[in-house]
Amino acid sequence: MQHHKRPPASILFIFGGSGDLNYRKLTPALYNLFLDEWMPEQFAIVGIGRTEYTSENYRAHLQEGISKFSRRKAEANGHYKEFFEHVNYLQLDAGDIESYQRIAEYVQTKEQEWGTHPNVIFYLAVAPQLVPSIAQELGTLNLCKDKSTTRIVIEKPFGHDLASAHELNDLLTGLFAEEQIFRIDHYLGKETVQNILALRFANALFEPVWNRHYIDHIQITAAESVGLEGRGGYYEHSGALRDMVQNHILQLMCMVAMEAPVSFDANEIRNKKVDVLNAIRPIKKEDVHESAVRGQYGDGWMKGKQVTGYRQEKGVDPLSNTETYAAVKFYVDNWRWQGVPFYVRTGKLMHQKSTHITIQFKDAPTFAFPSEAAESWRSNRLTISIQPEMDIRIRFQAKRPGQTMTLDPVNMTFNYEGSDDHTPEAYETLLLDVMEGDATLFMRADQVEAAWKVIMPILETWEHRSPQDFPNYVPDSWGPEDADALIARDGHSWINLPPTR
Ligand SMILES: NC(=O)C1=CN([C@@H]2O[C@H](COP(=O)(O)OP(=O)(O)OC[C@H]3O[C@@H](n4cnc5c(N)ncnc54)[C@H](OP(=O)(O)O)[C@@H]3O)[C@@H](O)[C@H]2O)C=CC1
Ligand SMILES: O=C1O[C@H](COP(=O)(O)O)[C@@H](O)[C@H](O)[C@H]1O
Repeated sequence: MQHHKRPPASILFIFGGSGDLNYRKLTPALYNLFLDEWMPEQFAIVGIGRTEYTSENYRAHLQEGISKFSRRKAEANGHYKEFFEHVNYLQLDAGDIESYQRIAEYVQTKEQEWGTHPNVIFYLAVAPQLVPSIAQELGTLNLCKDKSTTRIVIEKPFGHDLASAHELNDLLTGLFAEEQIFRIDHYLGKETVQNILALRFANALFEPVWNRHYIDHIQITAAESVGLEGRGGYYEHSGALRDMVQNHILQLMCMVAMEAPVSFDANEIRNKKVDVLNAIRPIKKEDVHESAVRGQYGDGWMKGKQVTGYRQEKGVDPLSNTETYAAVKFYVDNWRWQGVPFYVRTGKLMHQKSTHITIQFKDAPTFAFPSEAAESWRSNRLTISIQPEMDIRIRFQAKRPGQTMTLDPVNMTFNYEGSDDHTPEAYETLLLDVMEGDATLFMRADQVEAAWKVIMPILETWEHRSPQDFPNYVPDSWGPEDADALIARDGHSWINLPPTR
């Protein structure tokens, strides 16, 4: 039974319809939206690529992707046929200017068939070098002049550095209005990431202590246990800082550090986030070695399986200077956060997949208990686990039952109810938002550029430093020793979360 308002009639053109992202993420997400009755009453999905497919072959290919990657894959259901009636394939070379007319014709046909002017969404799931020319051609189509119904979705990476991101923004904003441009950062679509806003701004409990007076430091970890997964060609020109810190991690940091929005209007939220990025203290190039650590994994063993080193991966230079691990210490120079370090880290082939944020509170001002009562009284800690655990834990001291005053740290945990099967995937949320025209969870032009600005000094320093010590960490570890030293210099250590399940 449907209890919600569906988006208006929509056509989604997916450039890269024959590619990996569509196969693994986009179509499974659209299918789940369809099962949950979130797809519009009238919709069409058109995959675009050069590969030759009949409609049947194309649908069979995507059905295989759903059965492998949809959160609903275990469900026996009879809805494939209904769903795939809405799915078609347009064999088209994006470099062929004439072929764009076929897109306009397709829209006209649907308009007549449905008796309404639909949303027209262009999802660019293609390599970044194709984005400018496709955007250019789409921008000249008459139908893109309709700002309220035509949208363009740009996948990451958004630029390679500040200059190229700026150039891309210039091109896009010259062709489309800002409200038509949806720059994806899929972390913003994750349920647990959105919950950071709920935790902070729907409760009065945390705000009084959410500042430099009570918080000692903050840690953000996005550790991956996977390696390159066949994406060596891309990753070799990216590295951990571009791939994870510039976008996902800085966005998490914004959500933790931003001021309270006065409304949930897309621009209000994005204004508050960009304020954080603009307040991050610039790291001088000569200080990069004190604030940032990079790593690259060598060969070794991962959970009992032998794995090759990064430099032996397909598409990677045997003397590669690309980092597969990055840790950075940031400061946010504003009244709320002055003096509070934000330690962030990410890496491939780490010991455990774990994305979490830890707010470490300051010690109680004085300890009235006998000194033997507790091993350590630095206990108050709030942990927001993004994945694979999806919970919020508050750690505090409690008395151990018995005749002596002995204190132990205990956790109070909120766990998302139910199994992962019921939690929408990030791409489901984001695709639905695009159909609804809600850009809150998407990156605005100035946000992307502000984030690049933050990491440019580190990128430029690392690019010019020879990787003499690479590889410097083994698979199945927590990264290079220098990263431990980075945080130990301030008297702290990285917090690795034991799984709760
Ligand atoms: N895969 C993933 O998990 C993720 C991907 N991304 C981003 O998504 C984008 C796509 O990645 P991915 O799907 O992995 O890449 P793939 O290489 O798998 O797909 C590329 C797609 O581009 C199409 N294409 C290439 N040239 C042309 C052309 N001249 N005309 C029309 N279509 C063309 C290809 O179709 P054909 O060969 O049939 O022409 C194919 O469908 C990239 O920007 C990537 O960084 C972001 C996050 C995760
Ligand atoms: O954007 C990217 O994200 C993935 C990690 O995403 P997650 O949802 O699995 O946490 C990362 O593996 C990839 O290298 C990067 O491009």
